[in-house]
Amino acid sequence: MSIQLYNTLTRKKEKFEPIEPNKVKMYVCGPTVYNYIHIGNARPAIVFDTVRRYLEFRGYDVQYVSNFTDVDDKLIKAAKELGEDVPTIAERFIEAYFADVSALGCRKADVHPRVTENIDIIIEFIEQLIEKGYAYEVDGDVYYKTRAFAEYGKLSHQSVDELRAGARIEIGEKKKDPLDFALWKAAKEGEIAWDSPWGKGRPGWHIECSAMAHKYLGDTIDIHAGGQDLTFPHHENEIAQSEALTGKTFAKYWMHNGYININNEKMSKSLGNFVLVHDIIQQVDPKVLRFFMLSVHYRHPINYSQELLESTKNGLERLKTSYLNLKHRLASCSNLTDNDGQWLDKINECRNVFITEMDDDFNTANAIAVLFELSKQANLYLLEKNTAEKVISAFIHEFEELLGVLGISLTEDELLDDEVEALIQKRNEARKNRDFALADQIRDELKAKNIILEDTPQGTRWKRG
Ligand SMILES: Nc1ncnc2c1ncn2[C@@H]1O[C@H](COP(=O)(O)OP(=O)(O)OP(=O)(O)O)[C@@H](O)[C@H]1O
Ligand SMILES: [Zn+2]
Repeated sequence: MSIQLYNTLTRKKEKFEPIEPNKVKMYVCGPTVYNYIHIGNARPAIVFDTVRRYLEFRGYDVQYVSNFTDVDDKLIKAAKELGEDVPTIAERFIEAYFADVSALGCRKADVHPRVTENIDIIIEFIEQLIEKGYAYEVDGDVYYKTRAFAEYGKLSHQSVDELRAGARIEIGEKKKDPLDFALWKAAKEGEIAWDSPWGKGRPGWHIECSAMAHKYLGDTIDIHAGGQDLTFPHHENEIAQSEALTGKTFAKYWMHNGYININNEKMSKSLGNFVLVHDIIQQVDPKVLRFFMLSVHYRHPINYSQELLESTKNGLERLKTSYLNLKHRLASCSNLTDNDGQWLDKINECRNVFITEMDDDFNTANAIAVLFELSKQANLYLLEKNTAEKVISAFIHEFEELLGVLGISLTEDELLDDEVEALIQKRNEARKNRDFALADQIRDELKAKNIILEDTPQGTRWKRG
């Protein structure tokens, strides 16, 4: 069995065969850090973090690089509007980005290179493109000559003529062909700039990824990824730059996630129809947001609504309840019975189906359906009169490992039975001391963790809701 993934370049599902056995070099285009990220921007972070986790689960050693665009037109505009400088704004939103995506369960990349820390290699890259006849300078700007790259359009499956018909030369641009794009932009008065052979200026957007992917991952990478809107022109241009430089394939597999929409329109900062991760995770458990995103196949669009998010919450709660009940049962297990082999087989079958689904172009939607089946089986098992530790532990292990592949941990905010007892004790004392505010606070705290208290004449009882 092997992983099949959909490659935008060939428009087919292909067998995944990395360049080096067991190693995967992966580059994911990161955010432009001039604002908080919205949940659309969070989708590639979550999706490709999950791809990385699954590849690791399947035994690959993954090298994961994701950049920060910390200087560009949007940042320069934001700096002007806010009266701050570009590095200050970039720093603030890089930190905010890390806080948001880590709340969403995304691990840090092995390297998060920034444009401003790689200006030297970007300049070198551009110099080589000029030398090779793929780029030209006009008054301090440098442009890529798309006509020089015979395969231009291969990723987005468009002919150069088609593309040229849709392109324009904007006011102030000095390119010779509407399809050419800027590699280096001469600085305007007062703008942040670096010295270069073409005078003061800054890199264009596309060149940064070619240069940084090359620096950190080499001539050819296995997987290059990003949101669907990056296919053209960003990734098309990256291919043109990188393949012109090295003469080799830039990336074997191109993966693109579908959009998060609102009322069937792409969520985007420019349209103003966005929900910031920063805001929504104050109201909804970030795990629920991650689970929500993974409940749909990564290439399909998601039409976001708060109601849809809420309905996912119930699903995740169901898994969590099974999981916690299993853990609770560990304390009162009996020995293996004759039936247990069957249950272990069922667990194994769930695991195998989960792998089959994930192998099929990372179908997290179907993989999650398997987790519900696992939960159903666990609930049935818990109804048995005798439950064996071996089976309970196998269920627990499977929940943890498979949910872990999806980047969801049920343990971190779980209260252990002892902790619940200790809090109930504390609440009883508070009530004795007539400190009802503290007593209520403890009750609320427990309720938030899904622990329901019942005060009876015999004392306080509790259960997981
Ligand atoms: N609505 C969306 N759904 C899914 N992915 C998105 C959405 N909007 C942006 N992305 C992805 O988010 C990542 C970060 O992109 P970037 O910071 O450049 O934002 P952006 O595309 O400029 O966003 P916006 O369109 O809101 O300005 C990219 O991979 C991009 O494709
Ligand atoms: Zn990129």
